[in-house]
Amino acid sequence: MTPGARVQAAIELLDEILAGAPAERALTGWARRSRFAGSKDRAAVRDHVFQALRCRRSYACLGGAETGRGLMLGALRAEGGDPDAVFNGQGHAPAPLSEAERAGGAAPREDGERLDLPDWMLPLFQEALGDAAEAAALALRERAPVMLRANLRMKSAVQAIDIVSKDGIIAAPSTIASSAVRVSEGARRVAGSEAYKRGIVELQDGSSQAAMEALEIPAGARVLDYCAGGGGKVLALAARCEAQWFAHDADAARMADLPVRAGRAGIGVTCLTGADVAANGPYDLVLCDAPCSGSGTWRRAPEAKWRLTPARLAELCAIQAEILDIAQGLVAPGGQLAYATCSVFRAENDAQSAAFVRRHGGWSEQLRRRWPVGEDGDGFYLSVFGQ
Ligand SMILES: C[S@@+](CC[C@H](N)C(=O)[O-])C[C@H]1O[C@@H](n2cnc3c(N)ncnc32)[C@H](O)[C@@H]1O
Repeated sequence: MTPGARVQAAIELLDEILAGAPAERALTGWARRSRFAGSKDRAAVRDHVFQALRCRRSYACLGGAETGRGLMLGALRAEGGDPDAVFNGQGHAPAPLSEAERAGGAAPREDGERLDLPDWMLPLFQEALGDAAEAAALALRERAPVMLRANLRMKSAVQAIDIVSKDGIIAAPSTIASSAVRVSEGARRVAGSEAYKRGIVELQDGSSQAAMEALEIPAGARVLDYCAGGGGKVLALAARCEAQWFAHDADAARMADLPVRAGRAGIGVTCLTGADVAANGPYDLVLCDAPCSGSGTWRRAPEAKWRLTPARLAELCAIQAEILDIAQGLVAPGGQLAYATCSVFRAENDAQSAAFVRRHGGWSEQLRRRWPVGEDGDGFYLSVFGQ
């Protein structure tokens, strides 16, 4: 595909996404329909789409319209490219610019436009992050780093880097966590690499790795990952120490891949559903990696930034409180409860922790840490409560 044809494909996909289609589904459907597109074309189109979604508001200003065409025109103007070289109607390139398009578009002026945030969210960023709010919002406009977790049961980060290099993946250790490795080249080869297939590395954000390293696990403890999903957190914990590992998720289907991933990593995890969670308890540590807005991870999932509403945020906060209320009842006397989100919002983090302690007098907060949206990690929050 020519550069222009890739931009036209991104325009059509963005129109689908703006009309409500989930980005991943739209991209998969396009790839199936577009047999002519090679892997480099697919990657380039995906990059266009995700970058336009990260910067949807500012690109709409620059391009003069919140449409696929407006966003891609805005993207070209933001990059300082020559729009006429791409919008030239040749082959499968976008049609030439109209006079109105040529004259339209303006630099983003309002804070929400400049920072690519919905207006209602600006105060939430400021309330939670103060002087760091702007830097966080700007970081969410950039591509996320590709981070690997070295499975420390098998290899150190440095050894893992050497092994992945044989598959053409260039990576370096990160200071964010002892297991963390930052990929600079060959990210798309990770899933097919020997190191990945043998469980030596997993894809995992650096802040998640750091948060799991911050949890102290007594030898032989019984540990429950209560919101396990695909099991990223329990696998990170289990790579560090010997304990009995249990996983649960309200949506059991989300744990479907966990046994395979655990097997690859040489780790035994018991997946539990329904009444079995309490029947197998109590646990020395219950981790609640709760469902949240994901506001710390929006550079990876940028559509979520525009789809979140105040009502949904309130709903998520209520779910988080309910999860904590249930999970505390599963902790053994003297045990710990850990609460984590990949959000930066106070309502989901500090306020949620404080409200939990107010509701449950026997618990006190022993540790609170947060990770900013940074070079090697997403925004992440961790509270640990003890009795
Ligand atoms: C942030 S994700 C977990 C990610 C996972 N820990 C990982 O590292 O890949 C939150 C998970 O909580 C689950 N969940 C939602 N409501 C729940 C509830 N009431 N009880 C337990 N799990 C719940 C969701 O199905 C989702 O998989």
